[in-house]
Amino acid sequence: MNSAPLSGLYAPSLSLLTDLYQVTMAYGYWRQGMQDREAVFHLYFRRPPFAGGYAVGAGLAYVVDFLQNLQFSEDDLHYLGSLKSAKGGVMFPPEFLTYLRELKFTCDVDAIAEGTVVFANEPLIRVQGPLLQAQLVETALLTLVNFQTLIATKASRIREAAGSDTVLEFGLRRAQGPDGGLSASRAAYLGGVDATSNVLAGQRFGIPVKGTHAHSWVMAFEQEQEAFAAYAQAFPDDSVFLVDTYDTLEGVRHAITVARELRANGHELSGIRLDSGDLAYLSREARALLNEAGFENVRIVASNDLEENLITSLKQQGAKIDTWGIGTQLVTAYDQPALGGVYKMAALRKPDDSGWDFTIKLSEQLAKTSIPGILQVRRYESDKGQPRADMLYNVAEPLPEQLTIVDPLDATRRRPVRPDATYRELLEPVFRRGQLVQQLPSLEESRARAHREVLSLDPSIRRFLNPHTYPVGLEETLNTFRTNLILEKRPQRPA
Ligand SMILES: Nc1ncnc2c1ncn2[C@@H]1O[C@H](COP(=O)(O)OP(=O)(O)OP(=O)(O)O)[C@@H](O)[C@H]1O
Ligand SMILES: O=P(O)(O)OC[C@H]1O[C@H](OP(=O)(O)OP(=O)(O)O)[C@H](O)[C@@H]1O
Ligand SMILES: O=C(O)c1cccnc1
Ligand SMILES: [Mg+2]
Repeated sequence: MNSAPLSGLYAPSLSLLTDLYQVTMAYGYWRQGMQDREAVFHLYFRRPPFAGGYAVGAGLAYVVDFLQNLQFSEDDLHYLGSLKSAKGGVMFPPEFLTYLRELKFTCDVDAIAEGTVVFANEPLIRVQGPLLQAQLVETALLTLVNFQTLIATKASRIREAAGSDTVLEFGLRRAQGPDGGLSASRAAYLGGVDATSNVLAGQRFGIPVKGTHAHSWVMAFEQEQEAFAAYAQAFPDDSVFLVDTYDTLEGVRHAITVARELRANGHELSGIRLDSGDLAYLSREARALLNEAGFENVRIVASNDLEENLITSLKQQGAKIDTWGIGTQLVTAYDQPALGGVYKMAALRKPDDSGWDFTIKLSEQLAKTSIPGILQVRRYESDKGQPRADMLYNVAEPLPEQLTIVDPLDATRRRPVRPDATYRELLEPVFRRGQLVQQLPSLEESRARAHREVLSLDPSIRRFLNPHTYPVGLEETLNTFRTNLILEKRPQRPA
């Protein structure tokens, strides 16, 4: 069910899901005879979203699906052949289109499993292979990983606020278009919600589907109580009544009347839903009315522009809400509409094949200067499996005996690594020479991983307000190499 998540949503081939400049560069490399120069790229973000302390990686299943099906169809080639240059000639000559027709994806791909907790500057995906191919996939990989990582992270924050309460995702109507909705439902489930109202996401991904009813249901009947009774007739064991169409507490009384009728017939009302007004006050009042009437097990669902901070506040106010329905703010990633993931070249084989040139993109800000090398992420953990620090290192160079993790923004901040420290390597082989070499985990497994990993983080890193920064550094020799490379590339202007 997790396989081929993209099929049917778009054109039969997604190979043109890219920016034009990837194709123009591909043509340029091909003309220069550089298409097969081996290159290494890393996909990473520079800051966790929502001013938070971490992100939950997501989207890899889509990436695998995309790469496995990367092949230009005749329609794709026809379209590329129809593009014109400024003077009216073809942009891409037929010989290049023939090359694209035969192009097969042959790169190695290493990636961090979906559901893993990730931090700034860590490669979530490493692509190594022919320059033309490794470059060509940039845009698709970014669009697939950036959005789902953003939504999975938002969902994990909502889960954090909700604790063990049930969380339902109601976002499809407010999502950024059909795939915005579908991939948000997937990522939200991965990040920790319990179910979705999105039926297509249920069918495609096996996510449990759940829901209540709309105000229009109540408006379609003469009286609210009649509406509840009619719904109960259709779903005697699965009814959640929306009680706020006219007057919330009056609505609760009508729900109780119908709940009594259900009970008399051997059924139990599942819940009521509050969708407006003061949710703390109304949920307490509703709980009291339900309990007084002997309906302690009827759940109280709340919805209405909720997000993690409101949930936290409502809990502090003593709200009696046990199920949270979250739509708009979850699937639109309020209030950070995009994750700023980037894809940067970090190594290129020397033209004479005598070794690697490690490449760097400079920036005025050190934080934006890229990290050269063929990187692996090593996560050091306590005996109890709590992450302590992550170290990025270059697998193409030997590691020194004594490892030291250096903060790339401040080389005086360093952590020597104990020789017996336990760790895991986060990037795992996914493709070798274009062939999938890993059985991808199911969505359920990735969701369980996300849950486990987020809980293993220290609460200081999970908190919403000014979270503690988790230490991610460079292995000392890599940091020194990078510093020297910056000095070498940056013009030294006399004062
Ligand atoms: N006790 C509370 N503390 C803080 N925020 C609350 C509380 N109760 C509800 N809210 C939030 O305040 C906002 C109120 O929304 P709004 O001003 O649109 O009123 P409303 O109750 O939705 O009215 P209506 O839907 O009838 O127009 C919502 O985001 C809701 O989740
Ligand atoms: O508030 P969200 O987190 O997006 O949750 C989904 C919302 O969608 C539904 O109504 P809709 O917003 O369509 O209409 P309403 O606001 O008038 O209830 C539902 O009643 C929620 O209010
Ligand atoms: O089932 C629900 O209650 C629901 C579904 C979508 C949006 N709002 C609410
Ligand atoms: Mg609304």
